[in-house]
Formats: sequence, C-alpha cells, structure tokens
Amino acid sequence: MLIDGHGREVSYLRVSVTERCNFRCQYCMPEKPFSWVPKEKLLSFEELFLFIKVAIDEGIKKIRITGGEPLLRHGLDEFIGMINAYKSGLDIALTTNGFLLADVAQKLYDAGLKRVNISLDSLKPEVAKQVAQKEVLGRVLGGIEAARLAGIHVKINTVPMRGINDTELLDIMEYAKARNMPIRFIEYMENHHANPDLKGLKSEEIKAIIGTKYAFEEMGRQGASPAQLYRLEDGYVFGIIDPHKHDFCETCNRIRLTAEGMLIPCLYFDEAMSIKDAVRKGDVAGAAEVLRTVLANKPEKNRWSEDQENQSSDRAFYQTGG
Ligand SMILES: Nc1nc2c(ncn2[C@@H]2O[C@H](COP(=O)(O)OP(=O)(O)OP(=O)(O)O)[C@@H](O)[C@H]2O)c(=O)[nH]1
Ligand SMILES: C[S@@+](CC[C@H](N)C(=O)[O-])C[C@H]1O[C@@H](n2cnc3c(N)ncnc32)[C@H](O)[C@@H]1O
Ligand code: SF4
Ligand code: SF4
Repeated sequence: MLIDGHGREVSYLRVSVTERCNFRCQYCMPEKPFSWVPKEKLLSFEELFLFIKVAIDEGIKKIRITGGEPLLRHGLDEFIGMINAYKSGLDIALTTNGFLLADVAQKLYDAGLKRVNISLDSLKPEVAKQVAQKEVLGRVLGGIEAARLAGIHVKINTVPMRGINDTELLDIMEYAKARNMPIRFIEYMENHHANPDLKGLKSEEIKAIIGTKYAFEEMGRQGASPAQLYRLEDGYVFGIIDPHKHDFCETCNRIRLTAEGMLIPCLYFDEAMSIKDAVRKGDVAGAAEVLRTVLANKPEKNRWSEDQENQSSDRAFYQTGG
C-alpha cells in the first residue's frame, strides 16, 4: 500500500503518454507550444510499463491514460494490453478528446479498456470549434457512439465557460443523460498556459443552471473521487469537479506521470521528480525509491482553493494530463 506524507492512500496513477494534441482548447493549449519535447526524451511504452509495474506492485490499482491527446500515440492498444495482462482486476481508463476514437474503439476494448472519459464542451459545431480552434464536433460525437457500441463505458467531461457554453449546460447534460452516460462539469482551473480572457463557471453557478429545470439532491463525494455528485429526481446522477473548494484534496489518491518521465505529486504545483534514469537503466529499486520520495513530499492541497482571487498554476494541463 502507498501512503503519502499526509496519511492518504495513493492508488491511482495518471499516465500522460504525449503532450501533443490535435486540439487547441482555450483552457489548456490555446497556442501551439514554442517547442515539443524531442522524441528521444520521451519514454517508450516499454519504459513507461517498467514504472507502471513497479507502481502496481507497490499498490496502484487504477491507471488512467491521458495526454495531450493519448490517441495520437501509435500502439496505445498494445500498451493497454500490456498493463491489462500484468495484473487482473486493475481499473484501466482513458481520457481523450474523442476525435480519433471511432477507428480504434473496438481495438482498445479488446485490449482491456473498459472506461473512457471524453471531453465534450458543446453540442454546437461553431462553439466546439471556438473552444478547440478546429472543426471537431462531428468526429467527437462519432467517437462517443463508437466507444459505446464497442462496449466501453463512456463518461463526459465538460468545462463550463462564461459566454461560451454556459447556455448549453442543460443540453449537454441531457445529451449524456439520454445515453445513460455520467457527466462531470469541471470547474475551469486557472493556469498560465490558458487563454487569459477565459472565465469559468463555479460550482454554485453550474448548479443554479441545472436547477432552472431539474430538482436534485446532493449525494456528496464517492470515495476518493474529486467529483461532488448530485441526483436528479429520476435517478440520473451528474457531478461537479470543484477544485476551488477546501475539501477537494483531503482524499486525494493520485499521482501523475508525464510522457518524459516526470512523476508529479500534485496537479497544481511545479514540483516533480524524474523516473527516466531509473527506468532507462532497468533499475526497479531506483524507480520505487523515486515513487516513495514523491509520495512523501505530496502537497496537502492545491492553491486554487485558497481564498485569494486569481490563483493560477504554472502547470500545463496538456503536460500533466489534467
Ligand atoms: N485539481 C484537480 N483536478 C482533478 C484531479 N483529478 C481530476 N481532476 C480534474 O478532473 C478532470 C477529469 O478527470 P478525468 O481525466 O476524467 O479523470 P477522473 O475524474 O479521475 O475520472 P474517473 O476515474 O472516471 O473518476 C481532470 O482532467 C482534471 O481537470 C485532481 O487530482 N486535482
Ligand atoms: C488535459 S486533457 C487530456 C486528455 C484529452 N486530450 C482530453 O481533452 O480529454 C484532460 C482533461 O483536462 C481538462 N482540462 C484541461 N485544461 C483544463 C483546465 N484549465 N481546467 C479544467 N479542466 C481542464 C479537459 O477538459 C480534459 O477533460
Ligand atoms: S484539453 Fe485535451 S484536447 Fe484540449 S488541448 Fe488540452 S490536451 Fe488537447
Ligand atoms: S489538486 Fe493536488 S492535492 Fe488536490 S486533488 Fe488534485 S492532485 Fe490531489
């Protein structure tokens, strides 16, 4: 079992397999970065897998593949197959923008992927284009349908933004509800890489919008999940991820690994330690040592939750994987 310096059990590893992306979302990567990490600095799937095995042996039970856009990396199905074959009963999931999903959904399912979280910020082609700065909606919706058809459990992620998609939150929720897919509204997390003019909606505002049409009751948070859950009268459950609240980090159970091998203890802060040397030498004990050190130094909470206005993180979401 992995316990961090604040006594929290850490059992969830998020692995970013690339920082590159085919979208330029306003809240994440509105402009192409000055340079990408050169290929030789990225860890191969074999190197990532070496660390993942160490992490599983130490107590990781849930692994989420993310990015950048993870489906840009070729052979992702084989990578998932490797993890799936290593230990039974792991919760293996993917977070994707869905654009490239339709063609690979069945292969991913066959490799062992049972859950996918797909970002959907609008059901209007022109608004989706405004957010991602590319014509995307048709392919994203196609990806969602293909994943469902393949038998993958789909969850929708939506970032509510003032003046962009705030009039559509009910429609997006109803789209998810009609397909029996859970939805999470994610509060925009201020970061220095995003469009500086962007304003996110806070949890109270999101609830007020849903409340104009539906009555719902608060269910609290489930286990270590960051989402606050709400149940409509007909039983449908929606969630809000609210990192600006103080209680959000109390049950944090996760760490993040980037495509170049930086192990990140918290999404907000810049601190990280590299596992690259250890895995490139095949040094299992060294990799386990880095893991323990990072856990010992995991921050108690982020700074989005502090009372000052405009707390903004230096971390790029496309590098950490969100
Ligand atoms: N601040 C903060 N935000 C998080 C954290 N984990 C997830 N989020 C936010 O929630 C978004 C959605 O997360 P997903 O990638 O769908 O993963 P998840 O919420 O762990 O998904 P499930 O496994 O389905 O519960 C992330 O991209 C972040 O924006 C966290 O530890 N801290
Ligand atoms: C960084 S993306 C990576 C995976 C994939 N490209 C995608 O968009 O789903 C993971 C998640 O982070 C969320 N995200 C990115 N930047 C964010 C921000 N500034 N605030 C809140 N959520 C953000 C996205 O909406 C997405 O659900
Ligand atoms: S949120 Fe995902 S899809 Fe959008 S730019 Fe970031 S990594 Fe790409
Ligand atoms: S912000 Fe940091 S401490 Fe809080 S839940 Fe996310 S990773 Fe954990």
